[in-house]
Amino acid sequence: MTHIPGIVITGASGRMGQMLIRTVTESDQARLVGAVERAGHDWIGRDVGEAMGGQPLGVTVTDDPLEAFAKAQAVIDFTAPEATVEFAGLAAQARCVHVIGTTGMSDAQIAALEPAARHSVIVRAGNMSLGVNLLVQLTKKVAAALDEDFDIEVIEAHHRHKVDAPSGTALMLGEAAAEGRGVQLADVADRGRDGITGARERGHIGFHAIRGGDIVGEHDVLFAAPGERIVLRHVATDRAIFARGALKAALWGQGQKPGQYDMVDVLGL
Ligand SMILES: NC(=O)c1ccc[n+]([C@@H]2O[C@H](COP(=O)([O-])OP(=O)(O)OC[C@H]3O[C@@H](n4cnc5c(N)ncnc54)[C@H](O)[C@@H]3O)[C@@H](O)[C@H]2O)c1
Ligand SMILES: O=C(O)C1=N[C@H](C(=O)O)CCC1
Repeated sequence: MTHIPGIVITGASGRMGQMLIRTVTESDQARLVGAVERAGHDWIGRDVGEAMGGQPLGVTVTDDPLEAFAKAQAVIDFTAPEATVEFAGLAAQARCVHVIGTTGMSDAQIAALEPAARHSVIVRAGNMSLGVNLLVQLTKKVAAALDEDFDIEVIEAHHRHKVDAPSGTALMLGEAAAEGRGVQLADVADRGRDGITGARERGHIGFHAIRGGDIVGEHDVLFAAPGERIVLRHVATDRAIFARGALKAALWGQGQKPGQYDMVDVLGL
């Protein structure tokens, strides 16, 4: 009997799915026990290592998530919002830790995770990297230290395939800035200005999204006042940083009480 947690990767063929499979198989702290893709995907029924163009890994890609989760201690899920809500219920049934990297979830989809979190550990973050989670803390501190003479703008850039905006990370940074200022983000967010918008409103937090090429992920938090500017910046150059964070969360979640957590809990920031 091994105590090394078994991990299932959902969205196995995706950009993050493949990075997660490499990260888990290279780790001596976890075992890859399942790989899930959507029904009809051409990887279903194939060995996931071979489907990735490498050596067999002894794990067959399945479109039956519950069957895969039943053999695992954790599910790492970077897929799409509707899929993630479904996986939360199934991971709770299987008593697996559910690590959620999926972004673009609506408030209703986030609320739909709560019943699952009564039975299982959910770790969810729009960005699993150490650097961004530190930047979130710094953003909160800087926003708390400055008054509304400093206009706050969050500028993000990602690859051309990204489907949601603002990015999950940009929203984390915006929430941190709003919390530092003691306001609700929903009351002050200006998303992507266009046309005759009128002058900038004092105290608002702006969001701007660039999409192009293969940009892995870049985020600036700009604090601009008359006469000076502060820019807090994170640049990701390798998706491995997200996968390493997600694996850390899956291991940290073993033995925690059911509930919802984030990377600040995992990293102890
Ligand atoms: N939190 C983070 O640190 C972080 C980092 C990178 C990406 N992301 C997010 O992760 C998500 C995926 O990003 P990506 O670039 O890998 O996208 P991608 O499109 O390359 O991969 C998504 C995969 O999910 C699969 N999928 C969709 N529905 C499914 C279902 N019902 N069952 C099984 N598989 C299903 C797709 O077939 C695809 O292979 C996005 O929301 C992205 O924003 C988060
Ligand atoms: O590639 C993506 O998609 C990314 N999504 C996350 C986000 O929305 O912030 C993290 C960075 C990469």
